[in-house]
Amino acid sequence: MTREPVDILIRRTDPEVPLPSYAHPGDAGVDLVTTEAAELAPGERTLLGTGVAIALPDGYAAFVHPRSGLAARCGVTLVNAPGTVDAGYRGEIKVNVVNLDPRESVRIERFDRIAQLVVQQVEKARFHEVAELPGSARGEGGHGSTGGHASLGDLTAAQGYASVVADREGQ
Ligand SMILES: O=c1ccn([C@H]2C[C@H](O)[C@@H](COP(=O)(O)OP(=O)(O)OP(=O)(O)O)O2)c(=O)[nH]1
Repeated sequence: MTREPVDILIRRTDPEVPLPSYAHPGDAGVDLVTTEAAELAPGERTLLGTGVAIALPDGYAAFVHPRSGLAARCGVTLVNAPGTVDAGYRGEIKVNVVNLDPRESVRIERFDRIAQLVVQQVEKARFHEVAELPGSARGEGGHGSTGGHASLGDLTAAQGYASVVADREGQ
């Protein structure tokens, strides 16, 4: 079943920025561009403007996600992925990019597509404090409880590198 798109008011804080649009009918995100050029040394990060501000309806949020092509080609991702744009936020959407490539600097030009925005409905929760939570199959197990990650520290020290073998064995 196809749902009607949600209408979102958008204001360009930079009049030359293209309006975001879905590249393909099934896409989850619209690309965001940067209004500023930047050069990032390995490990360097910077906050870039996108030239757009939106007014999301109540009950929605938008999430700023990395672009996989940029990550695979240049090692560029987002420090706070995914960034959360609250329904009440009216400022320019900003993107906190980081160059994770260990050797190469990355040059970003004005209007390069640096991230994508995914609009989603979000639930509002009401929290009820209890002394005991109801039981579940997982219980309190987490952080590698299904894959032997408890010994990862020892393995790393012995081999000089981290391995996912312990995780594979747990599958
Ligand atoms: O990648 C992002 C993440 C956030 N924001 C904007 C929209 C969001 O509504 C606001 C606040 O974000 P968040 O709540 O994540 O930041 P905070 O550090 O908790 O700040 P605050 O104390 O203002 O909530 O900043 C962006 O423009 N880009």
